Amino acid sequence: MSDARAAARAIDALRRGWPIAIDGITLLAVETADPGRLAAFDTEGAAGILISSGRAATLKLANQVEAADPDSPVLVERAPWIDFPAATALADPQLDLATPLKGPYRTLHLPDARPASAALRLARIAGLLPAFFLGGTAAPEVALTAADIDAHEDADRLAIATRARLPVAGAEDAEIVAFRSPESADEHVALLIGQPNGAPPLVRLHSECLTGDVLGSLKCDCGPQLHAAIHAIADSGWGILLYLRQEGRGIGLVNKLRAYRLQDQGFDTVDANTRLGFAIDARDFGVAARMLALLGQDAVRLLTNNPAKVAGLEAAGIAVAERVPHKLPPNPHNAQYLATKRDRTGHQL
Ligand SMILES: Nc1nc2c(ncn2[C@@H]2O[C@H](COP(=O)(O)OP(=O)(O)OP(=O)(O)O)[C@@H](O)[C@H]2O)c(=O)[nH]1
Ligand SMILES: [Zn+2]
Repeated sequence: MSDARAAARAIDALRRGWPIAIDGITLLAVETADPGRLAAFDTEGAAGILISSGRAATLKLANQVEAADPDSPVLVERAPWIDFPAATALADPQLDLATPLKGPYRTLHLPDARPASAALRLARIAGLLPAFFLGGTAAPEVALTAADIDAHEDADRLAIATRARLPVAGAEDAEIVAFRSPESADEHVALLIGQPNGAPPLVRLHSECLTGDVLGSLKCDCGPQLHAAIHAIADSGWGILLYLRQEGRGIGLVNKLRAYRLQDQGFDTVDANTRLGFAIDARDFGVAARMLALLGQDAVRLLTNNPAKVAGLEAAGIAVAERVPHKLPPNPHNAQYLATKRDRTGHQL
């Protein structure tokens, strides 16, 4: 039996800098470690460092080139000179330009990639850099399995928590519905606008963007897209805005801001994610499909320029009767970002 609570405890442990074990492999997150914690974790000084193949490719490590998936794990041998600061430089691309890397690094064969992959995934869910000290001798704070992480992320666990009337600017006839799953901290919401009329609703999947939605960032198009979606749905008579807590395309606020820092150094949004060690888009649109199903909808007209959203919904059993473009005028700060979406992530712009 998988145990989603074990995954929730492990997320908490990682953020506090405590060791965990996944399927028997002990791990300490590099981001929340310090020299003392590392010494306590790794009393024999032999642990390796686990990073993703995207990060390994950035560091030009050997034997990672064949990995097509930037999320797949790579184990770096802990050479004697790799002390805590050197491990941090391996994990954190913000230091790449300031700290020319020493090397050479040697990669080790990972006999079983599944727990290592699960660890990288758990780091992303915890909002941490995907990098671990692996194989220490310390007793773990929490022991879990890769299946426990799957259970924690299972969209079928989402349920409606409550609902209420919520008039908003642009749509006075609206109702908010909140969703929760038992162990996850994410609280997704849907805004139901207008009254069902028998036709598939006009639906927008909006991924959380604190900088764009709340602060009015000009680096992306999220804020204007959010407000334009509410107006478009209201004008269409009936539809649903899903506000998904998938900040930074699923990597979390702090990691997105790290990506922004890399963008300040000249990398685009795709390369910044890869240098950090994440997939280009880490979102799971199964959550959106589950929310629509709980709202009684199995077919939608989808407001998006992103074919991956159409594919993600359809794969999860929601028919997309029509894709409705959702394009807004660029500004001088986001023109390059939009060009990257068009040229590198398949957005139809
Ligand atoms: N990792 C990362 N996330 C970003 C960046 N800029 C915006 N985001 C996030 O991207 C999400 C919005 O997704 P987009 O890819 O811009 O657009 P989309 O929603 O996939 O596509 P459309 O439906 O066509 O708008 C939000 O969660 C933002 O926080 C960035 O540079 N890096
Ligand atoms: Zn944004």
